[in-house]
Amino acid sequence: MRNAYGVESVRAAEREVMARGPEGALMRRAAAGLAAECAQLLGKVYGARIALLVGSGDNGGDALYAGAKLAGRGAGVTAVLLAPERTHAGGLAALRAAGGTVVDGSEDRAEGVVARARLVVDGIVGIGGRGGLRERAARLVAAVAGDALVVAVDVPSGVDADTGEVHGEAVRADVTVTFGAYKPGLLIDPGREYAGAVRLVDIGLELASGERVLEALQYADVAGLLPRPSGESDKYRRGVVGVVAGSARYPGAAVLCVAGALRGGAGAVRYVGPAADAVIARFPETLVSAGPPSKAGRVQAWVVGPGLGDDGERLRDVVAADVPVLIDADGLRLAGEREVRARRAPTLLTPHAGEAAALLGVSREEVESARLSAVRELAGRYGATVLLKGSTTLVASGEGPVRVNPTGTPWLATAGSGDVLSGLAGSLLAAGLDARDAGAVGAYLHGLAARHASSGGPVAAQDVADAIPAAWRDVRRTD
Ligand SMILES: NC(=O)C1=CN([C@@H]2O[C@H](COP(=O)(O)OP(=O)(O)OC[C@H]3O[C@@H](n4cnc5c(N)ncnc54)[C@H](O)[C@@H]3O)[C@@H](O)[C@H]2O)[C@@H](O)CC1
Ligand SMILES: [K+]
Repeated sequence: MRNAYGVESVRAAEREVMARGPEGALMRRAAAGLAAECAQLLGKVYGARIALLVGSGDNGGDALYAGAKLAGRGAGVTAVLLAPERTHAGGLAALRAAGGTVVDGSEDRAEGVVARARLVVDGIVGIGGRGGLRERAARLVAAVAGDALVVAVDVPSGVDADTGEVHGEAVRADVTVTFGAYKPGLLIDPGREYAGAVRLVDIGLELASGERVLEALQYADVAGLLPRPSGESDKYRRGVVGVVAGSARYPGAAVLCVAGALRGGAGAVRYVGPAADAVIARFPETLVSAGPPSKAGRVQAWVVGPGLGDDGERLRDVVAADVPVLIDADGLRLAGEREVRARRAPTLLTPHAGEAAALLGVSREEVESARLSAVRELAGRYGATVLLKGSTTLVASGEGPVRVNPTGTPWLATAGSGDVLSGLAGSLLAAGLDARDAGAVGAYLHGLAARHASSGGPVAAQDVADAIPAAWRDVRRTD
């Protein structure tokens, strides 16, 4: 599991280490890790032109000490000071002693220094930052050459470390070297995109795992959660997932949802609705019926919503069931907050940003710029588990850390891919996973399947469904 911790927890852990250890030890460790990463990126340190953007806090101190190390190895290092009178004194002295030079960020030549650098180190602000870059910092960042390497210290300046929100301008890094623990803002868009590749440097902080606010499943975690049929499993014991989706006019959503459900580990898929002919033509193994879902026979979980149109009756019938229910697409519009809250069995809602925005009564942009608060807010309002789809898919329940999916790919933004995900996650629910696990494992496999299917090119939703077994095998191999 990859865990991320909030700024308050990191600061508390830092205080504990500082109380025990010698003054400045943490910053030296951080700077050593940062310098090593910069050296590796550069390949050849000797003679390399490096600019440090140095703010008023300890983030600038890290940059200065790392700069001193690189200057000691023959790099030409210049520190550009954004708050000269409040610069970290020890770091500045170390840089000067190692042969580095210093310019005031308000001098005209500062932009030229930045523009000529092969590597730019962003030590403007770290976890103490508030809001976007201020004007002078933004101007200097804009001067960075297109082919220069940008390394952010701890977090890209301008990115909120706790949430990934970006209010105004922020540094776009190739690599972010973060200290002691991952911060949520490095794993959630838009912050994640600004961070580039994230490298974690161990500086000896001890963080209690109970304090994590965000977690990302890794291969081994997913492998441990995948349902495994035993020798005695028959199709009913493995779970039956019911799919209520599609319409006679738009059967595609039903077909794609069933395609996902068939690959999700349940023993059988029951389709209920008017697109039965299309479903059977494509997947003859599906059990189909046309009446109301409550009369269709026993299932261990329902998926309702993709392509459902305005069929509120079937939606209500499913929501009244006493088994886990996944609600997606049109179902989200039709399901009332009160009905969902009143359910006793688990509910998993799977909106994309637009659908989440409609449920929250805000704009899509607001959801996309503050994904963490949006997913938490929805989970709270509906008393349900919520999977917010997008460039970084998040899964939140009322309690426990939010899960962030690490396997997404932009190619997944394709028509019908959400229908495949809802079938897949619903199937995992039927196989016995709880709503959080079903959502997170479903998103993980779905992203991995898309990568398999795509190999760098466009994919269709059906390709994603077809690649799920390969993704599943991939994960299993690490078992
Ligand atoms: N907490 C830890 O465990 C460790 C922290 N270290 C470093 O220390 C950093 C935190 O240091 P600080 O607490 O001094 O805080 P920062 O260096 O992140 O920044 C705080 C300063 O920036 C100013 N500021 C806030 N927002 C600004 C903005 N948008 N534009 C310009 N200035 C702004 C504040 O007024 C304050 O003076 C970490 O990010 C990390 O780089 C490391 O040295 C080692 C360990
Ligand atoms: K920074």
